[in-house]
This record gives sequence, C-alpha cells and structure tokens, in this order.
Amino acid sequence: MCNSPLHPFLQSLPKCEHHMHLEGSLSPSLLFTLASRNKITLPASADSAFTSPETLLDRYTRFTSLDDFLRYYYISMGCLIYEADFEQLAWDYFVRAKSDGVMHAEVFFDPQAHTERGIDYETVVNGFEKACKRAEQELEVTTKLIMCFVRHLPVEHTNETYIQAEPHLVSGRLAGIGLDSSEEGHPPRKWHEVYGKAKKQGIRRTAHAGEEGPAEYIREALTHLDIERIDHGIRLADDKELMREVAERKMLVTMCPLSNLKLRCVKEIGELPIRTFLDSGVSFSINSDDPAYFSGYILDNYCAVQEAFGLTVQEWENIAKASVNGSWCDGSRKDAILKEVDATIMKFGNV
Ligand SMILES: Nc1ncnc2[nH]cnc12
Ligand SMILES: [Zn+2]
Repeated sequence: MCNSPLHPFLQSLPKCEHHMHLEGSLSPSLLFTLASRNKITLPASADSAFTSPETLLDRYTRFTSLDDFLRYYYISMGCLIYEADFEQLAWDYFVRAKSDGVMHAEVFFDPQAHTERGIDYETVVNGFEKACKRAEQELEVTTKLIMCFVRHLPVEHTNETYIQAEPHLVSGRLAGIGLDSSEEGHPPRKWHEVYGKAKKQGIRRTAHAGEEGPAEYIREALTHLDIERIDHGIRLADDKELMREVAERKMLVTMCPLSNLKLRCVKEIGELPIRTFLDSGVSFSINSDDPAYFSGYILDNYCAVQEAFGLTVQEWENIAKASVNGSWCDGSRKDAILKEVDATIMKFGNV
C-alpha cells in the first residue's frame, strides 16, 4: 500500500506481467516447507542466512549485486524436486498476482538450473503447466511460459536444452525463449546460434539486457539475437539513437523497479529512466522480477514508481495499454483486457 491518492486506482488497474521468474517467487517460508518435505539440507553451516525463514528474509534486504542475489536464488531452488513442488510454486504466484490485478502473466523459468541438478525437464514443465491451466480456469488469469537460457553456463549446453524444449516451443506449449542470469562478461552475441534457430522456427524471443550490463548489450541483443522484447533495459537511455529505434519499433521494455533498487543497479527508483521513456515514446511495462526476494509483487512496483515519479492517470493509462499491446497473447484477449483498462479509467479518470 502506498500513500498516493492513486493507490485504489493502481490496485484496480488491469495488469499484464511480462517479467517474473517463477523460481524468484519462492518465498523463504515455502523454501523451508519444501526443504523439510523433500529432506533437503540447507547450507546453514556454511551460511547462517539459511538458519530460518526470518534470517533469510533479513539477508535479502542486503543484496550487493545481481550475482550476490543469484547465489541465493540457485541454492534455494534446489528444494524443488517433484512436479507438485513446481506446481505449488507457480500456483501461489498466480493467486497473489490475481489479487494485485494481473489479468495476463507471462512467466519465466530456468530449465537448465533444474536439469543440471538431475531434475527431469518434463517434471519442471508439467508442474508449471498444471498451475497455468488452473490459473486460467479458476482465476481467469491467462498465462504464457517462457523458458530462459542461463548465461553462467557454457553456451554449448544451450543446444541440448533447446532440443528438449523444441517440440513445446513449436507447438506453443512454451511461448518463447529468454536469456537471464549473470550479465557482466556474458555478451548476448554468444547465444546467436540458438536465437537464429528459434527465429527460423517462428519462436518468440526476448533477453535480459542492460540490467547491470551496458547499453551495448541491448544493441547486441537486438542485432545478434533479433529479440522482440527487452528485459530490464534500464541502460537504454545511455544510447539515445538506440532508444529512438526501440521507440520507433514499439518494442516493449519490461522494467523491474524494485529489483533494480534491491540489486543496486540504481540508488533510488527516481534514477530509473521512466520519465525519459515516457517522453521519448518508449513502450514499457512494470514487473516484479523475483518478488519473493525483493519484497514486492507487481502492485508494490507500481506503487514504488508512483511514489518516485507522481505519474498522472493518463500516463498510467498509456503504460497499461502499452503492456497489453506488448503481450504475447492473442488479439481477442488483448481486446478484453483493454476494455477493462478503459472501464477502470472511466471509473477513476478524475482522481
Ligand atoms: N534480475 C535477474 N537478472 C538476471 N537473471 C535473473 N534470474 C532471476 N532474476 C534475474
Ligand atoms: Zn529477470
């Protein structure tokens, strides 16, 4: 809850989330429940943060960088073993997202982080897919699953993962591919082969770029990976020519304000190029990234932006509509969400 008079409006505004890692919605309390259920020993003797959910949450307030966070992220997901664990993780997120006004959620997952530790690819996808189906039926939240390649593993591992996922990508069970994990020292061009193959097969492509890395990585992801969306992209404002191109192409930048703050990519939310993007016509959505680690789900991110930038209802309408239009759902679903956005604007238009 924020102090803005726009809070009820922000709560009601229909949302599309495009940048949320399912493994990043693993709360310390679910982590400890799963660790106990699956007889996984957490490394409390090596790192006392793993002593209890409370000590872990406390540690999450002191991340020093993306890599510092990723260490906890990868250790913690080691408690996800069975299909039911993956299903529960995703279902809990969808329920929470619904309560924040999410009507459509496109969620990331990292298959390699699970197959590398001996979990079957099918276990992961089946569990997540069950939760997606349930979210559509019981919550009326439409969903898309996007699988990411992790940059910290050798690029050669990518082919095997792609081959496993190929039937799902081609059939549409998976909506597309992404690229995430440790950014610095891992330029996007290294993944050009697999992205080229995906493009030939008509598979949608996005990538994390310009989170900790420079604007040059965004340019590379556009030229070498031919991405259709940019995840984070906060360094885009450092390259005005590139920013103009992204605005002209109406490419969506999926921003994650609280994540950027907690991982020290910026010192305060007000440093993010939200005003620049609005003034330059760059389309963007606002997302939670890893909500269980950054103490904020999507509405908290909307509130943080409102507190820092004091946007108008008209500006929020533009953001809401850009996020619908930049979604990978079909036209009829977009129309239905846009109708709900219009209804919310009618109701709150003169706040
Ligand atoms: N913020 C982030 N950046 C890169 N990879 C991630 N994986 C999960 N969260 C991430
Ligand atoms: Zn991310």
